[in-house]
Amino acid sequence: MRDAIKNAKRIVVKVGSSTLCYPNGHLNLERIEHLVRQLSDLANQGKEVILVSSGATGAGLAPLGFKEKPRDLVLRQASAAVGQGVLIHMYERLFREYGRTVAQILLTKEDSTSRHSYLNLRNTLHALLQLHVIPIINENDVVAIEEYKIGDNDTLSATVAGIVEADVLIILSDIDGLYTANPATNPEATLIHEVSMITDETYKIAGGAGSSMGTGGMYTKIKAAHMATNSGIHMIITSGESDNSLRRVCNGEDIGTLFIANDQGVSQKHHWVAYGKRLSGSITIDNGCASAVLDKGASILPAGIISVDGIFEPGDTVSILYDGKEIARGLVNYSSSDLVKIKGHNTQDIARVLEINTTYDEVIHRNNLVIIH
Ligand SMILES: Nc1ncnc2c1ncn2[C@@H]1O[C@H](COP(=O)(O)OP(=O)(O)O)[C@@H](O)[C@H]1O
Ligand SMILES: N[C@@H](CCC(=O)OP(=O)(O)O)C(=O)O
Repeated sequence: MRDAIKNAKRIVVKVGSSTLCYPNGHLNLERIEHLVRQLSDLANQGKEVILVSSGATGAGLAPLGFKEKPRDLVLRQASAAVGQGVLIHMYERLFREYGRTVAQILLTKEDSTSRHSYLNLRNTLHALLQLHVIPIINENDVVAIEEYKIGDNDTLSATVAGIVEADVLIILSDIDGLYTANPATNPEATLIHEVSMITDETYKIAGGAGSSMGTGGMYTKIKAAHMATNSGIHMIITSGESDNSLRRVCNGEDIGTLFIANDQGVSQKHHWVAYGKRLSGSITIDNGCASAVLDKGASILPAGIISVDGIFEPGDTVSILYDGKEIARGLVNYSSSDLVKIKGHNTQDIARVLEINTTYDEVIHRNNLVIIH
């Protein structure tokens, strides 16, 4: 499996704040230099490289005289505004030394939830790669309002990896991979080398951030691995603290934790349905409907629907729940108010119940349904 990583052509690398910044809010220049050198070397080998870099809030602390990340949202955003400039200036300078041009891309959640922006973003990223430019991506923390934030760059990096159909996503952290428990609190924890299937147990062993700089901890990294592997993309967590781990991973060495891609990864359109588009509500289905969907590749019909939550319109994305768990997401053909009326009915009753002539047989057609593994 590590050969697939060695042969990867398009690589998304995510690096966390704890790797890029000292706790006092100054840049860790040594690490940034190593990172830039390794990324430039990968580009020199003919690989396409995209960097998702955290660190804006952290890098703004020292210039503003803050001792730690401010609790106040506006001050955190001010810190990110200053720090993003500091970071990109340093990247631009160091990449230039290796003859590489970089592009800054700052994204908000809206950029992946609107189909139009999603496609524009994809086209721009592809154009940059063709021009041999290294895109450096971060969330636009300055304008992102808390409830509409992507919130963490692990999730952002998996979204980006899906958008550009990367071969591998590499997450560089302050730890060398996923452990059987949080090593910060459990010294007996051991490194897991490979994860072929992400289950509830995988989420249970993941704890929060290990430093004042980190945001999501291991939990958001597992979430990112889930998104990436579901999109047919391998993901690796490895240390950003050792000088050459990126090079070693890309040489196919068995370091870090490898999450193996699901070989039935979803298509571009389905990736957007599952992970890009905003969720507008949920539909709970019964046992018969769940096994038809999961085992036989069937569409969702009104007869199998038990309950409907949220307010949505035709074309919105909803979550499909069975036995308290999300099993799929899809584009719905009916509004929530119509669904409440037709749930549990046979398909031939839809027109009569809704008092309309033309109807869809399916609440969600199979082609618009993405199974969440
Ligand atoms: N099961 C686990 N295995 C490894 N690390 C874990 C685990 N659970 C929680 N962590 C914590 O997650 C931290 C990495 O996440 P985070 O602090 O957000 O860093 P980053 O800035 O690289 O995203 C580790 O330093 C560790 O303290
Ligand atoms: N966008 C934020 C970083 C968010 C984030 O996920 O941080 P981290 O856990 O360090 O990868 C910033 O640049 O400060």
